[in-house]
Amino acid sequence: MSKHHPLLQSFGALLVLDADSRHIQATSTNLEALVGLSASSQKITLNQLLGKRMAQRARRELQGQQRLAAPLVFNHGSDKQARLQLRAYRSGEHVIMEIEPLVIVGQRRLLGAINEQFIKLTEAANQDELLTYLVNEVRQLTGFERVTVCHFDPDWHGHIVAEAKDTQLPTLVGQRMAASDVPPTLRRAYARHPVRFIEDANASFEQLVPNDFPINLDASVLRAPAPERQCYMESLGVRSMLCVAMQRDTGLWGLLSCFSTTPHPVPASVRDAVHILVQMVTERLALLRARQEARYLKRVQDSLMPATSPHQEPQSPQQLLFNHADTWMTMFRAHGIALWIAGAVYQVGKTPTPEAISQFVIRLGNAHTHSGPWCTRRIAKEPLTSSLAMPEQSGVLAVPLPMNPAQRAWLCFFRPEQVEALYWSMQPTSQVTPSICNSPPAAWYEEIIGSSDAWQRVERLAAVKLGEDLTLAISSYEIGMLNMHLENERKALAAANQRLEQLAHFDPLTQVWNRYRIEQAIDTELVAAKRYGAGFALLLFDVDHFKTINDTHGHSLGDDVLVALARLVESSLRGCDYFGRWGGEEFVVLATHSDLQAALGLAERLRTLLTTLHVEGLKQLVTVSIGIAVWQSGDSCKTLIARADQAMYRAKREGRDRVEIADGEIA
Ligand SMILES: Nc1nc2c(ncn2[C@@H]2O[C@H](COP(=O)(O)OP(=O)(O)OP(=O)(O)O)[C@@H](O)[C@H]2O)c(=O)[nH]1
Repeated sequence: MSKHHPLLQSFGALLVLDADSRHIQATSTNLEALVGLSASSQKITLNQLLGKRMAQRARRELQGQQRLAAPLVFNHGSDKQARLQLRAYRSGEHVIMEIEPLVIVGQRRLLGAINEQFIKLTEAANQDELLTYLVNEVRQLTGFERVTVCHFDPDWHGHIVAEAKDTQLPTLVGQRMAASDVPPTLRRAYARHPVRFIEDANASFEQLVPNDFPINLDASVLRAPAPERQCYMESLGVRSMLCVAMQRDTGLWGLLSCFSTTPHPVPASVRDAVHILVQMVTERLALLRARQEARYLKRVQDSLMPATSPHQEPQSPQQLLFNHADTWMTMFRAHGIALWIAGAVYQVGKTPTPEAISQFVIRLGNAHTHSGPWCTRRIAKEPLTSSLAMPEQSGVLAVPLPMNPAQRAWLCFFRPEQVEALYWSMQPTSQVTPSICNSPPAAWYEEIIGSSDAWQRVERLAAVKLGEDLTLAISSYEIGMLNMHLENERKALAAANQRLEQLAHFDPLTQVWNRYRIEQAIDTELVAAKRYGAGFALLLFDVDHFKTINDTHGHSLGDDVLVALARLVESSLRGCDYFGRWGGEEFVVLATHSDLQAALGLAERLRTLLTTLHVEGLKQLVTVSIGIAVWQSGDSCKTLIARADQAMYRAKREGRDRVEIADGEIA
């Protein structure tokens, strides 16, 4: 509810009616001039004003509706020559009707222009082309001296991004409008009523009669500019202005503004056409933006693709950062990147010290518990970062990596200070002196310091996605490391087992079976012999005078003799015979499927063979004494060995270098 008596522009007349649109309760002072009726007349009815049929139609179409779907056109005057159009909407308990003379600008031309523009719009490949089409077409439709598009940044400063103008006017493209030019109240008003038209800011305005009638005229196209708006227009040297809000789902994206230094009538149909065009462009802009963002997101995601591929060797967090940092710095317009994982800091480019980064993420961890990104473009002013030593940094974007819920990891992008040189719009400068500007404001150029480039929504989104992918890559590396560790452990275990097996079954000096293993083999043969009657023989032999060899040539050469003997015997045996060291200089041959004759043959062959043994440095002949025991039913390992041992000692006693058969076994 306006506190002041509402003032109205005079390009149309305004009526306030009751909720049923039956009784006119207030009118603008120019109603008489427009439709030839006395404004002071409280007796006038809607029927008289519109004619009975039109009044009924207006009432019918408004029933249950907030506003008339489309303007109604009617003839008026004694000769019915005056053609007027009527718009109506509800304001609280009242109905407001606005009547404007119908100016025929050619409906077809307007529709044609919009159609044509629509085709051009769909052809526009980028924002610049799109907005250039818009301002040119709007200027052609309206005839304003200057048409601009101003885009708002996150701080609500405006930036002139497109313009169509009279050739003699200097350009304003690239200049700024202070956020105060479009204060929050005005922004909210644009959200509700996207079109604002002021035909002449200096005109004398109409009043409502009675002027104390309580009514909110915010939605009226006729409402006069507020005094501060008038001052603003005056400071710009502007008398007429048409502004259309460019609303996006995220809020007010920008403003299409048309200016004229002289009063500039714009018929309602043209204003509508401009509004439609602006809506079409805004939607198209959203589409272009969405495509651009999708491409950007894909590029960011693809940047880590090889590292997340299963065919790629997993890289450590440090390698991942070093390999991709250049690409990411370009994509995120950052001059440094840090990766903080469980207290370890990896850095590339210009970043704060590891200590400052650690302090920062610890504070973040406490203050910022949700999983989204955190950013600032003013490190020095932000409470969370202001006391941290972060020289050379103005902006930081930190993304938590969903690695370990107990201790989050962070990916941080750092941006330097970006001194912004701002040329404020409509300000006179030596180079830029718009002719529609009269009064010179004090400051026209400004440098914004202490802040970095803003972190765009899509950049924050991309950083989160990158964080997720990076987490995957790091996890796959950690799993790889764990697997490698397990594999090494497994190999070490297998090697240890092999060593144990070797120790358990083999003699460490000669590498032939040890006593334990040969006993196992004898036991196996005993079982087979018992079950299938497959006889076998045991040859136990001992090196003759081995002590002399040791004493004469040393223990080491004695060892060499034992090893050489083992190799020679091993190489001369059948694949089905077993051979092992019984202990000291005693050896056992287990001859499977052998009777006494075969065992004797083998023993003689071995005895003779061993006399040929050659060992470097050994001057004497190596001979062995061999005892033979052939399996007999009821034998155990012990009895068999004992018989062979007894035979071997007989061979020793009988003079050595000979073969003896155990007692009771006849050759
Ligand atoms: N170099 C070396 N000597 C060993 C090894 N095991 C046992 N000996 C030695 O072999 C010798 C065996 O000596 P004796 O038992 O007296 O028998 P011998 O000298 O061979 O005489 P006869 O068997 O009666 O012909 C001892 O001196 C042992 O120390 C070994 O692994 N390496």
